[in-house]
Amino acid sequence: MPRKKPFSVKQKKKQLQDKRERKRGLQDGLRSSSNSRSGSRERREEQTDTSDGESVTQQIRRLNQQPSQGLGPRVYDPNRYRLHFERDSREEVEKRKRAAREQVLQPVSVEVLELDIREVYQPGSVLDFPRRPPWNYEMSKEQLMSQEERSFQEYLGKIHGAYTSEKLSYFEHNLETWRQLWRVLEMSDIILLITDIRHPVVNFPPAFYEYVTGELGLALVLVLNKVDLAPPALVIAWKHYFHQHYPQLHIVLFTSFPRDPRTPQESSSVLKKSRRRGRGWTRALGPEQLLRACEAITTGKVDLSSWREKIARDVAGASWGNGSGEEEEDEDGPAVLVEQQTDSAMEPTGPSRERYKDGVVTIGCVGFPNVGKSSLINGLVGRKVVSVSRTPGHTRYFQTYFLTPSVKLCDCPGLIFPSLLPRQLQVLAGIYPIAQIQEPYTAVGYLASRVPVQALLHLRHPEAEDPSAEHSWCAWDICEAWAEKRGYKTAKAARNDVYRAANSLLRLAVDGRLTLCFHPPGYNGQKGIWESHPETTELVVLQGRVGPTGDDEEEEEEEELSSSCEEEGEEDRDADEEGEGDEDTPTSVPGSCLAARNPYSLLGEDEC
Ligand SMILES: Nc1nc2c(ncn2[C@@H]2O[C@H](COP(=O)(O)OP(=O)(O)OP(=O)(O)O)[C@@H](O)[C@H]2O)c(=O)[nH]1
Repeated sequence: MPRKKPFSVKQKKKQLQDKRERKRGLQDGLRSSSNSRSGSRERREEQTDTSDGESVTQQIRRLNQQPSQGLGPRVYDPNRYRLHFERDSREEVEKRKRAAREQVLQPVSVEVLELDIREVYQPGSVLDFPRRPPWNYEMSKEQLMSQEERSFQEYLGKIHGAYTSEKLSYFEHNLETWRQLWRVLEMSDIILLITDIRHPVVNFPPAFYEYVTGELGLALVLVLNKVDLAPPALVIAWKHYFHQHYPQLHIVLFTSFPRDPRTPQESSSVLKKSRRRGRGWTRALGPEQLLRACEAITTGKVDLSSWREKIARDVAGASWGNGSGEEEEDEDGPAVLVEQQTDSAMEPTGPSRERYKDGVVTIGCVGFPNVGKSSLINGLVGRKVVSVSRTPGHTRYFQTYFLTPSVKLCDCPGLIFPSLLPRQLQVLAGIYPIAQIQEPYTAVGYLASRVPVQALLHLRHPEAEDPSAEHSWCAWDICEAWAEKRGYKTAKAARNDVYRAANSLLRLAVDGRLTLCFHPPGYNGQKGIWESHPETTELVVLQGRVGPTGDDEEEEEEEELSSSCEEEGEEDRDADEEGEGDEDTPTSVPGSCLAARNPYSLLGEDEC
């Protein structure tokens, strides 16, 4: 047998780069061919909706496979930890596509942006999350597992019996993911529920609040994360909303990427993407507030002085080393003890778990996909220990990290609780992986009725002879105009690739570059009060203090929207397979193994 030639990471990267360049070259060639237009209907039929392509459908189907049953413990099951959703029916998808082509978009009033949690979750309804059924030590592992499976099927049956699938949001149908939540809840002394400030009620299932604070009797910290993406007055309004309705919460404001809110954002920045390098993570805003919340909860039962010292060192920009400042932090930073969880860690612990065992507080980080759980952990540690991705469902297996010898952080995979949230909003909230969307156009329409996408991106209506004339837009027009502007063409016929354009627009929204923020009920009537609120002023000052400066290690670059998704997937793949640490890969997550691999990297460039 011929000897296998060694293939280094560098060679692999070079190979991928060449492949991308070849693709780009091909597309550039295709861009130059003209795209005839003759009448609106005909024109629309000419534009290619590549979502129908057989390969995409097959890939999507593959991603949605349910975990295979009956595999032995040693057999790797690539589907085991994936997000699993119900698929839309073909009729439903076609209906939505028609609406996207025909419905003229109208801007909605600001009051429509006020989001009431009762409409999303209907507290007290069957829209709950699955609980681990009662068990005892006499039960065998098999009995326990099959009992859990039965109970989970009943749970799903109740929800699907009560609501039609058009009404229900996409939610997690993979029991393995919920099992990880159970385990994290059993292990933790404090739970952090991390939410995205642009739509915190979307990420706040009231049933979870009741369960953690009531049944489990644990402290629940609500983290309003990504505060850099919302006006400070809105952040403070949300904070007060949660205080008022959920009095047992401890609330912390956080951002891993602070920016000075006084610096105006220009529309040209829509296409800029920031990357955080090196000690940029120590700039996170919120670790101090979180520490204070944990001090209030633990009331001296755990010695948190090492955490306080660490924050002081991070703020001073000193290395963790011996604190003397003599030892320079190397590129990868000091080691963080990571505990990779195994299958045996998924087994339930006894009912009377000791709180603050061995003088260590365990903090479980829970939340929907994409809310920034992994980034928050990096922000607390002060450097990259967890891989971050804008593709939801990136974290698939929980891991623990020792922040200091007495503080353990536990990162849980993103959880999608059932709700009545419109699916378009779910997509824009980054909950549903864009790569898996069968019909992205109505989500673009939803966005464009709330954010002036055409103006921000300087789009020219596809039928405009005179660009200054007023035109009515439908979602499809926006996608087509963006495809034209970015030169997204289909490989075979060189037509405008509207499917790809729609996906690209959705990614801009999920990343916060086209920002859509929702408001608490009554916000618009009281906006002035929130704007002059003392806490708002305090937040502005705080963000301005930690926001990036000219000599910051943050990097801005114009994003190559056409291929960024592919690159991200490839980097993830490299990281998992080769264990090489670079800016986008974890530096200290040994043996991340295939279970942590991002399944969406399976999709090709055009499908991202
Ligand atoms: N603007 C902004 N973006 C953030 C912040 N924190 C995270 N992000 C971005 O949000 C996306 C998701 O971040 P992750 O930290 O991977 O989120 P996660 O909750 O761990 O995601 P899953 O692995 O899907 O559960 C990435 O594109 C991050 O760059 C923040 O504070 N501000």
